[in-house]
Amino acid sequence: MRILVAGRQGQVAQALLRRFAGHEVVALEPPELDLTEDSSVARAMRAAAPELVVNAAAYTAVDRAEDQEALAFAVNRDGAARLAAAAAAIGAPFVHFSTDYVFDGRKGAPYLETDAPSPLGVYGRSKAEGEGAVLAANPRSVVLRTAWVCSADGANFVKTMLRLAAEREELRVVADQHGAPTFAADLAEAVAAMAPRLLAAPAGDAAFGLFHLTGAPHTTWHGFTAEILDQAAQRGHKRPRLAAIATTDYPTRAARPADGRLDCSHIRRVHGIQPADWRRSLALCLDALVGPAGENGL
Ligand SMILES: NC(=O)C1=CN([C@@H]2O[C@H](COP(=O)(O)OP(=O)(O)OC[C@H]3O[C@@H](n4cnc5c(N)ncnc54)[C@H](OP(=O)(O)O)[C@@H]3O)[C@@H](O)[C@H]2O)C=CC1
Ligand SMILES: Cc1cn([C@H]2C[C@H](O)[C@@H](COP(=O)(O)OP(=O)(O)O[C@H]3O[C@@H](C)C(=O)[C@@H](O)[C@H]3O)O2)c(=O)[nH]c1=O
Ligand SMILES: [Mg+2]
Repeated sequence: MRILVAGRQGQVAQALLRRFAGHEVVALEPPELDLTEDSSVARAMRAAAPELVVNAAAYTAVDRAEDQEALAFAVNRDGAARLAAAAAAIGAPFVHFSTDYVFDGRKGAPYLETDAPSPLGVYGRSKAEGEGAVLAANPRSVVLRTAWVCSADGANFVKTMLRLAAEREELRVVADQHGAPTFAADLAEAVAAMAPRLLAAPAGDAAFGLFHLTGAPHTTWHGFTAEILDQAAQRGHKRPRLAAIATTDYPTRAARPADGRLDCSHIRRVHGIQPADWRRSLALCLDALVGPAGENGL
Protein backbone atom coordinates (compact mmCIF):
# COMPACT_ATOMS: atom_id res chain seq x y z
CA MET A 1 0.00 0.00 0.00
CA ARG A 2 1.30 3.48 -0.88
CA ILE A 3 0.49 5.90 1.93
CA LEU A 4 1.12 9.60 2.38
CA VAL A 5 1.16 10.67 6.04
CA ALA A 6 1.05 14.37 6.84
CA GLY A 7 3.21 14.87 9.95
CA ARG A 8 6.38 12.95 10.73
CA GLN A 9 7.75 13.53 14.25
CA GLY A 10 4.31 13.63 15.88
CA GLN A 11 2.93 10.81 18.02
CA VAL A 12 0.42 9.41 15.54
CA ALA A 13 2.74 9.83 12.54
CA GLN A 14 5.49 7.86 14.30
CA ALA A 15 3.04 5.12 15.28
CA LEU A 16 1.81 4.90 11.67
CA LEU A 17 5.37 4.64 10.38
CA ARG A 18 5.98 1.75 12.77
CA ARG A 19 2.68 -0.03 12.02
CA PHE A 20 3.01 0.31 8.24
CA ALA A 21 6.70 -0.64 8.05
CA GLY A 22 6.96 -2.84 4.98
CA HIS A 23 4.52 -0.64 3.06
CA GLU A 24 5.53 2.35 0.97
CA VAL A 25 4.96 5.14 3.48
CA VAL A 26 6.03 8.74 3.03
CA ALA A 27 5.63 10.86 6.18
CA LEU A 28 6.24 14.57 5.77
CA GLU A 29 6.07 17.71 7.87
CA PRO A 30 7.35 21.25 7.38
CA PRO A 31 9.37 22.25 5.45
CA GLU A 32 8.74 19.24 3.14
CA LEU A 33 4.96 19.40 3.59
CA ASP A 34 3.17 22.42 5.00
CA LEU A 35 -0.61 22.01 5.13
CA THR A 36 -1.07 25.77 5.04
CA GLU A 37 0.48 26.01 1.53
CA ASP A 38 -1.35 24.96 -1.64
CA SER A 39 1.84 24.41 -3.61
CA SER A 40 3.41 22.32 -0.83
CA VAL A 41 0.40 20.01 -0.61
CA ALA A 42 0.19 19.67 -4.39
CA ARG A 43 3.88 18.85 -4.69
CA ALA A 44 3.83 16.20 -1.93
CA MET A 45 0.73 14.58 -3.39
CA ARG A 46 2.24 14.45 -6.88
CA ALA A 47 5.53 12.97 -5.63
CA ALA A 48 3.95 10.35 -3.36
CA ALA A 49 1.01 9.37 -5.63
CA PRO A 50 -0.58 7.65 -2.61
CA GLU A 51 -3.45 5.15 -2.51
CA LEU A 52 -4.32 6.36 1.01
CA VAL A 53 -3.71 9.72 2.69
CA VAL A 54 -3.58 10.03 6.49
CA ASN A 55 -3.49 13.40 8.20
CA ALA A 56 -1.49 13.06 11.41
CA ALA A 57 -0.52 16.73 11.34
CA ALA A 58 -2.21 19.30 13.52
CA TYR A 59 -1.74 22.32 15.71
CA THR A 60 -2.09 20.60 19.12
CA ALA A 61 -0.92 23.19 21.69
CA VAL A 62 -4.24 23.68 23.52
CA ASP A 63 -3.28 26.70 25.64
CA ARG A 64 -1.08 28.41 23.04
CA ALA A 65 -3.92 28.15 20.50
CA GLU A 66 -5.84 30.77 22.50
CA ASP A 67 -3.26 33.32 21.29
CA GLN A 68 -2.62 31.76 17.86
CA GLU A 69 -6.13 31.38 16.56
CA ALA A 70 -5.28 32.14 12.93
CA LEU A 71 -2.54 29.51 12.83
CA ALA A 72 -4.67 26.89 14.62
CA PHE A 73 -7.45 27.34 12.04
CA ALA A 74 -4.99 27.49 9.12
CA VAL A 75 -3.65 24.04 10.08
CA ASN A 76 -6.59 22.28 11.76
CA ARG A 77 -9.42 23.45 9.51
CA ASP A 78 -8.09 24.84 6.25
CA GLY A 79 -4.94 22.72 6.04
CA ALA A 80 -6.84 19.53 6.79
CA ALA A 81 -9.45 20.40 4.15
CA ARG A 82 -6.74 21.25 1.60
CA LEU A 83 -5.12 17.84 2.07
CA ALA A 84 -8.49 16.06 1.98
CA ALA A 85 -9.38 17.80 -1.29
CA ALA A 86 -6.02 16.91 -2.82
CA ALA A 87 -6.60 13.27 -1.87
CA ALA A 88 -10.08 13.39 -3.41
CA ALA A 89 -8.63 14.79 -6.63
CA ILE A 90 -6.48 11.66 -7.09
CA GLY A 91 -9.22 9.29 -5.89
CA ALA A 92 -7.55 8.47 -2.55
CA PRO A 93 -9.48 7.94 0.67
CA PHE A 94 -8.54 10.16 3.60
CA VAL A 95 -8.11 9.47 7.32
CA HIS A 96 -8.14 12.38 9.75
CA PHE A 97 -8.06 12.72 13.55
CA SER A 98 -10.14 14.91 15.79
CA THR A 99 -10.60 15.37 19.50
CA ASP A 100 -12.88 15.13 22.53
CA TYR A 101 -12.14 18.86 22.97
CA VAL A 102 -14.83 19.57 20.30
CA PHE A 103 -17.26 19.04 23.22
CA ASP A 104 -17.98 21.23 26.24
CA GLY A 105 -18.20 18.21 28.55
CA ARG A 106 -21.62 19.07 29.96
CA LYS A 107 -23.59 16.10 28.55
CA GLY A 108 -23.07 13.93 31.62
CA ALA A 109 -22.79 10.76 29.52
CA PRO A 110 -20.42 9.48 26.82
CA TYR A 111 -20.78 11.51 23.61
CA LEU A 112 -22.15 9.98 20.42
CA GLU A 113 -21.07 10.94 16.89
CA THR A 114 -24.52 12.50 16.46
CA ASP A 115 -24.04 14.93 19.39
CA ALA A 116 -23.38 18.50 18.29
CA PRO A 117 -19.90 19.92 19.03
CA SER A 118 -19.72 22.87 21.39
CA PRO A 119 -16.02 23.56 21.97
CA LEU A 120 -14.73 25.58 24.91
CA GLY A 121 -11.54 26.89 23.28
CA VAL A 122 -9.76 27.78 20.07
CA TYR A 123 -8.09 24.37 19.58
CA GLY A 124 -11.44 22.57 19.97
CA ARG A 125 -13.18 25.02 17.66
CA SER A 126 -10.51 24.70 14.97
CA LYS A 127 -10.75 20.89 15.18
CA ALA A 128 -14.57 20.91 15.13
CA GLU A 129 -14.60 23.05 11.99
CA GLY A 130 -11.88 20.82 10.53
CA GLU A 131 -14.10 17.76 10.83
CA GLY A 132 -16.84 19.26 8.68
CA ALA A 133 -14.38 20.76 6.21
CA VAL A 134 -12.65 17.40 5.70
CA LEU A 135 -15.89 15.46 5.19
CA ALA A 136 -17.06 18.09 2.69
CA ALA A 137 -13.75 18.17 0.78
CA ASN A 138 -13.46 14.39 0.45
CA PRO A 139 -16.57 12.24 0.90
CA ARG A 140 -14.31 9.17 1.18
CA SER A 141 -12.98 10.40 4.54
CA VAL A 142 -12.83 8.80 7.96
CA VAL A 143 -12.64 11.25 10.85
CA LEU A 144 -11.45 9.43 13.97
CA ARG A 145 -12.33 11.43 17.05
CA THR A 146 -10.01 10.39 19.82
CA ALA A 147 -8.65 11.76 23.12
CA TRP A 148 -5.70 12.08 25.49
CA VAL A 149 -3.23 10.66 22.95
CA CYS A 150 0.05 9.38 24.37
CA SER A 151 3.04 7.39 23.15
CA ALA A 152 6.77 7.09 23.67
CA ASP A 153 7.21 9.75 20.94
CA GLY A 154 6.56 13.46 20.98
CA ALA A 155 5.20 15.44 23.89
CA ASN A 156 2.33 14.05 25.95
CA PHE A 157 0.88 13.61 29.43
CA VAL A 158 2.75 10.37 30.21
CA LYS A 159 6.09 12.00 29.49
CA THR A 160 5.14 15.13 31.45
CA MET A 161 4.18 13.02 34.49
CA LEU A 162 7.40 10.96 34.33
CA ARG A 163 9.42 14.17 34.22
CA LEU A 164 7.49 15.75 37.11
CA ALA A 165 7.71 12.47 39.10
CA ALA A 166 11.49 12.62 38.83
CA GLU A 167 11.60 16.30 39.88
CA ARG A 168 8.96 16.61 42.63
CA GLU A 169 7.91 15.04 45.93
CA GLU A 170 4.23 15.57 45.13
CA LEU A 171 2.16 15.73 41.95
CA ARG A 172 -1.17 17.55 41.98
CA VAL A 173 -3.54 16.46 39.23
CA VAL A 174 -7.15 17.27 38.42
CA ALA A 175 -9.61 14.56 39.44
CA ASP A 176 -12.74 16.20 38.02
CA GLN A 177 -12.00 15.91 34.28
CA HIS A 178 -13.21 12.61 32.82
CA GLY A 179 -12.14 10.89 29.63
CA ALA A 180 -9.99 8.07 28.33
CA PRO A 181 -6.33 7.87 27.37
CA THR A 182 -5.57 6.57 23.88
CA PHE A 183 -2.22 5.25 22.77
CA ALA A 184 -0.99 6.23 19.32
CA ALA A 185 -0.09 2.61 18.52
CA ASP A 186 -3.74 1.62 19.01
CA LEU A 187 -4.85 4.38 16.63
CA ALA A 188 -2.35 3.16 14.03
CA GLU A 189 -3.71 -0.38 14.49
CA ALA A 190 -7.23 0.92 13.86
CA VAL A 191 -6.12 2.67 10.66
CA ALA A 192 -4.48 -0.58 9.51
CA ALA A 193 -7.67 -2.52 10.26
CA MET A 194 -9.82 -0.09 8.26
CA ALA A 195 -7.46 0.60 5.35
CA PRO A 196 -8.32 -2.28 2.98
CA ARG A 197 -12.04 -1.47 3.15
CA LEU A 198 -11.41 2.25 2.68
CA LEU A 199 -9.39 1.64 -0.50
CA ALA A 200 -12.23 -0.38 -2.01
CA ALA A 201 -15.34 1.41 -0.74
CA PRO A 202 -17.19 4.02 -2.83
CA ALA A 203 -18.32 7.40 -1.51
CA GLY A 204 -21.48 6.99 0.52
CA ASP A 205 -20.35 3.66 2.01
CA ALA A 206 -20.87 3.27 5.78
CA ALA A 207 -17.09 2.81 6.12
CA PHE A 208 -16.68 6.59 5.81
CA GLY A 209 -17.72 9.37 8.15
CA LEU A 210 -17.17 10.29 11.76
CA PHE A 211 -16.15 7.67 14.36
CA HIS A 212 -15.20 7.85 18.03
CA LEU A 213 -12.22 5.77 19.18
CA THR A 214 -10.44 6.05 22.52
CA GLY A 215 -8.86 3.60 24.92
CA ALA A 216 -10.86 1.98 27.74
CA PRO A 217 -11.82 2.18 30.58
CA HIS A 218 -12.83 5.76 31.33
CA THR A 219 -10.87 7.57 34.03
CA THR A 220 -9.75 11.06 35.08
CA TRP A 221 -6.38 12.76 34.57
CA HIS A 222 -5.76 11.91 38.23
CA GLY A 223 -6.69 8.25 37.71
CA PHE A 224 -4.47 8.12 34.63
CA THR A 225 -1.60 9.61 36.65
CA ALA A 226 -2.04 7.07 39.45
CA GLU A 227 -1.67 4.25 36.94
CA ILE A 228 1.35 5.92 35.29
CA LEU A 229 3.05 6.29 38.70
CA ASP A 230 2.22 2.68 39.72
CA GLN A 231 3.53 1.20 36.50
CA ALA A 232 6.60 3.46 36.46
CA ALA A 233 7.39 2.51 40.08
CA GLN A 234 7.21 -1.19 39.08
CA ARG A 235 9.99 -0.28 36.68
CA GLY A 236 12.15 1.32 39.36
CA HIS A 237 11.08 4.94 38.75
CA LYS A 238 10.88 7.33 41.71
CA ARG A 239 7.30 7.54 43.02
CA PRO A 240 6.12 10.90 44.40
CA ARG A 241 2.89 11.44 46.34
CA LEU A 242 -0.19 12.13 44.22
CA ALA A 243 -2.84 14.64 45.29
CA ALA A 244 -6.30 14.84 43.71
CA ILE A 245 -7.20 18.46 42.97
CA ALA A 246 -10.07 20.33 41.33
CA THR A 247 -9.85 22.10 37.97
CA THR A 248 -10.19 25.41 39.81
CA ASP A 249 -6.91 24.57 41.62
CA TYR A 250 -5.06 24.16 38.30
CA PRO A 251 -5.85 27.24 36.18
CA THR A 252 -4.99 26.97 32.48
CA ARG A 253 -5.27 29.45 29.62
CA ALA A 254 -7.82 27.27 27.77
CA ALA A 255 -10.75 25.55 29.45
CA ARG A 256 -10.89 21.73 29.10
CA PRO A 257 -14.13 19.70 29.00
CA ALA A 258 -15.02 18.27 32.43
CA ASP A 259 -16.38 15.10 30.86
CA GLY A 260 -15.24 14.33 27.31
CA ARG A 261 -15.95 10.59 27.39
CA LEU A 262 -16.61 9.28 23.86
CA ASP A 263 -18.99 6.39 23.16
CA CYS A 264 -17.06 4.06 20.81
CA SER A 265 -19.81 1.63 19.76
CA HIS A 266 -20.27 3.01 16.21
CA ILE A 267 -16.75 2.02 15.08
CA ARG A 268 -17.26 -1.43 16.62
CA ARG A 269 -20.49 -1.94 14.67
CA VAL A 270 -19.14 -0.64 11.34
CA HIS A 271 -15.46 -1.62 11.40
CA GLY A 272 -15.29 -4.27 14.16
CA ILE A 273 -12.75 -2.15 16.06
CA GLN A 274 -12.81 -2.29 19.89
CA PRO A 275 -11.26 0.21 22.30
CA ALA A 276 -7.88 -1.04 23.53
CA ASP A 277 -7.24 -1.27 27.28
CA TRP A 278 -5.00 1.78 27.76
CA ARG A 279 -3.39 0.25 30.88
CA ARG A 280 -1.88 -2.47 28.69
CA SER A 281 -0.80 0.06 26.05
CA LEU A 282 0.69 2.24 28.82
CA ALA A 283 2.78 -0.76 29.91
CA LEU A 284 4.21 -1.10 26.40
CA CYS A 285 4.88 2.65 26.30
CA LEU A 286 6.69 2.54 29.66
CA ASP A 287 8.71 -0.49 28.53
CA ALA A 288 10.09 1.83 25.86
CA LEU A 289 10.45 4.94 28.06
CA VAL A 290 11.56 3.50 31.41
CA GLY A 291 12.50 -0.14 30.73
CA PRO A 292 10.80 -3.44 31.46
CA ALA A 293 9.15 -4.07 34.85
CA GLY A 294 11.36 -5.81 37.40
CA GLU A 295 14.58 -4.27 36.10
CA ASN A 296 16.26 -1.04 37.18
CA GLY A 297 17.28 -2.50 40.53
CA LEU A 298 13.84 -3.77 41.64
N1 LIG B 1 -2.28 14.77 21.27
C1 LIG B 1 -3.49 14.51 21.74
O1 LIG B 1 -3.70 14.40 22.95
C2 LIG B 1 -4.64 14.35 20.81
C3 LIG B 1 -4.50 14.50 19.46
N2 LIG B 1 -5.59 14.39 18.62
C4 LIG B 1 -5.42 14.60 17.20
O2 LIG B 1 -4.64 13.53 16.68
C5 LIG B 1 -3.83 14.00 15.61
C6 LIG B 1 -2.38 13.65 15.83
O3 LIG B 1 -1.97 14.24 17.05
P1 LIG B 1 -0.49 14.02 17.65
O4 LIG B 1 0.21 12.97 16.91
O5 LIG B 1 -0.64 13.94 19.12
O6 LIG B 1 0.14 15.44 17.31
P2 LIG B 1 1.62 15.99 17.54
O7 LIG B 1 1.49 17.33 18.11
O8 LIG B 1 2.44 14.94 18.22
O9 LIG B 1 2.17 16.09 16.04
C7 LIG B 1 1.59 16.97 15.13
C8 LIG B 1 2.48 17.06 13.91
O10 LIG B 1 1.89 17.99 12.99
C9 LIG B 1 2.93 18.76 12.44
N3 LIG B 1 2.43 20.03 11.89
C10 LIG B 1 2.10 21.14 12.56
N4 LIG B 1 1.75 22.10 11.69
C11 LIG B 1 1.86 21.57 10.45
C12 LIG B 1 1.65 22.07 9.14
N5 LIG B 1 1.27 23.32 8.91
N6 LIG B 1 1.86 21.25 8.09
C13 LIG B 1 2.28 19.97 8.30
N7 LIG B 1 2.51 19.46 9.50
C14 LIG B 1 2.30 20.25 10.56
C15 LIG B 1 3.86 18.96 13.60
O11 LIG B 1 5.11 19.42 13.16
P3 LIG B 1 5.91 20.49 14.08
O12 LIG B 1 6.19 19.78 15.36
O13 LIG B 1 7.09 20.80 13.24
O14 LIG B 1 4.96 21.65 14.26
C16 LIG B 1 3.88 17.56 14.20
O15 LIG B 1 4.80 16.75 13.51
C17 LIG B 1 -4.14 15.50 15.50
O16 LIG B 1 -5.15 15.68 14.54
C18 LIG B 1 -4.66 15.87 16.86
O17 LIG B 1 -5.53 16.98 16.81
C19 LIG B 1 -6.83 14.09 19.08
C20 LIG B 1 -7.04 13.91 20.42
C21 LIG B 1 -5.96 13.99 21.40
C1 LIG C 1 0.85 18.90 34.01
C2 LIG C 1 -0.42 18.87 34.82
C3 LIG C 1 -1.65 18.94 34.18
N1 LIG C 1 -2.79 18.92 34.90
C4 LIG C 1 -4.10 19.00 34.22
C5 LIG C 1 -4.24 20.14 33.23
C6 LIG C 1 -5.29 19.62 32.30
O1 LIG C 1 -6.58 19.88 32.84
C7 LIG C 1 -5.08 18.12 32.29
C8 LIG C 1 -4.37 17.62 31.03
O2 LIG C 1 -3.08 18.16 30.91
P1 LIG C 1 -2.46 18.72 29.57
O3 LIG C 1 -2.65 20.17 29.50
O4 LIG C 1 -1.07 18.19 29.49
O5 LIG C 1 -3.27 18.02 28.44
P2 LIG C 1 -3.95 18.69 27.17
O6 LIG C 1 -2.91 19.42 26.41
O7 LIG C 1 -5.18 19.40 27.57
O8 LIG C 1 -4.34 17.37 26.37
C9 LIG C 1 -5.21 17.48 25.27
O9 LIG C 1 -4.43 17.65 24.11
C10 LIG C 1 -5.20 17.86 22.95
C11 LIG C 1 -4.25 17.97 21.77
C12 LIG C 1 -6.33 16.93 22.78
O10 LIG C 1 -6.84 16.75 21.68
C13 LIG C 1 -7.01 16.37 24.01
O11 LIG C 1 -7.66 15.14 23.75
C14 LIG C 1 -6.06 16.24 25.17
O12 LIG C 1 -5.20 15.11 25.05
O13 LIG C 1 -4.28 17.83 33.45
C15 LIG C 1 -2.77 18.81 36.31
O14 LIG C 1 -3.81 18.79 36.97
N2 LIG C 1 -1.56 18.73 36.95
C16 LIG C 1 -0.38 18.76 36.25
O15 LIG C 1 0.71 18.70 36.89
MG1 LIG D 1 -0.72 19.63 26.03
